[in-house]
Amino acid sequence: MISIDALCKDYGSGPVVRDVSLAVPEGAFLVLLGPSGCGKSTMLRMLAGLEQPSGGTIRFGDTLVADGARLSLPAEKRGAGLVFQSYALWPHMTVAGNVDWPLKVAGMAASERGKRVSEALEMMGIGDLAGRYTAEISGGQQQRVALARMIAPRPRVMLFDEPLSNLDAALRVEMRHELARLHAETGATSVYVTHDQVEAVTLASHVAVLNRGRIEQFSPPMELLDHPASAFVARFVGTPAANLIPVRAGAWFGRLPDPALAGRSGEALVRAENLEIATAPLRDRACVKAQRLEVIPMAGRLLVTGQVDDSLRLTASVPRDAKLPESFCFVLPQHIPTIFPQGDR
Ligand SMILES: Nc1ncnc2c1ncn2[C@@H]1O[C@H](COP(=O)(O)OP(=O)(O)OP(=O)(O)O)[C@@H](O)[C@H]1O
Repeated sequence: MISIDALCKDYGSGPVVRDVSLAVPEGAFLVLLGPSGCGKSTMLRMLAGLEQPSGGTIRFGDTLVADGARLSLPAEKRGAGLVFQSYALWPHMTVAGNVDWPLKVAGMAASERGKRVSEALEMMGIGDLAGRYTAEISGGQQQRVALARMIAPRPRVMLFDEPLSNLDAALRVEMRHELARLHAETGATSVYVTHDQVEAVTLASHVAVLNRGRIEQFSPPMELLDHPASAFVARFVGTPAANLIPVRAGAWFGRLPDPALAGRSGEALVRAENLEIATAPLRDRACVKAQRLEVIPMAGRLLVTGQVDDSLRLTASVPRDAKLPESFCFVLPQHIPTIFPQGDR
């Protein structure tokens, strides 16, 4: 439904989106995931028609909506609705007035508008707030109004730019469920920008992980966890983040030879659950000494982070009753790990 081909953006001081191509079917929930500054908002703004690409094309279905510097259809001609991090509501209008306004501007008849406004407010569970001013309602309610305003024109593409980042943790979980429901009920295709991997894996049907304007990996969310395509993805996705341990010529840290490393060099992906700890080195296993930094109870286990050397911290997931002296050893896994090329960040 959305297809992006060789999309580029340069604001004048170097490329911020570089040669991005991807396609998702009708009804998909695409999440653009990446750290601050990786270009995800710029991508979304190009999808919305708020920013002109420097090169490449965007299609919604069969419609070419952007083509390099030659063409960029405005948002209302794309059938796209947008919700920002700041809700951008009009404080001097009521809740119903806010939802009605874009319909009015689009020239819709008053009777149809009334129907659409009620439908959108009901869908967001805020029908009883219709007559209130937006300054008189809570942040979570304002977010619902912003969503109602977006869905009232029945867009075929819904675009979200970090819509939950202004909400507290509990409300964020509640609104995440609401967004999933909204997406399912409207049947629209959604594109959602976030740096929060939990939002990405819970909402998405497809995730594009962006790093410095390029796609690092484009896949279903579970695939990011099961088969990260690069050390960058492995570091960015997963709780706790995976450990990436330097190996050289088949030796952990270049000094602990291990046949499981098959003579290779690079960064070995070792998940917290595959790292054990011991109070002293074990004779028959590769071990590395560490100083205890932090212990976090999580889901019935302990996440133990230790400092191995100046630049490396590792995290292991261990049973709750594990012994944890100040100084201990991480026991490295015996299976063959995934090894990424060195410097692949
Ligand atoms: N209007 C603009 N003019 C010039 N540079 C811009 C403009 N908008 C964004 N940039 C730059 O483009 C790069 C990507 O910004 P963008 O907002 O797309 O990233 P992001 O991944 O959404 O980051 P964040 O999560 O912090 O919003 C940044 O280096 C930013 O400074």
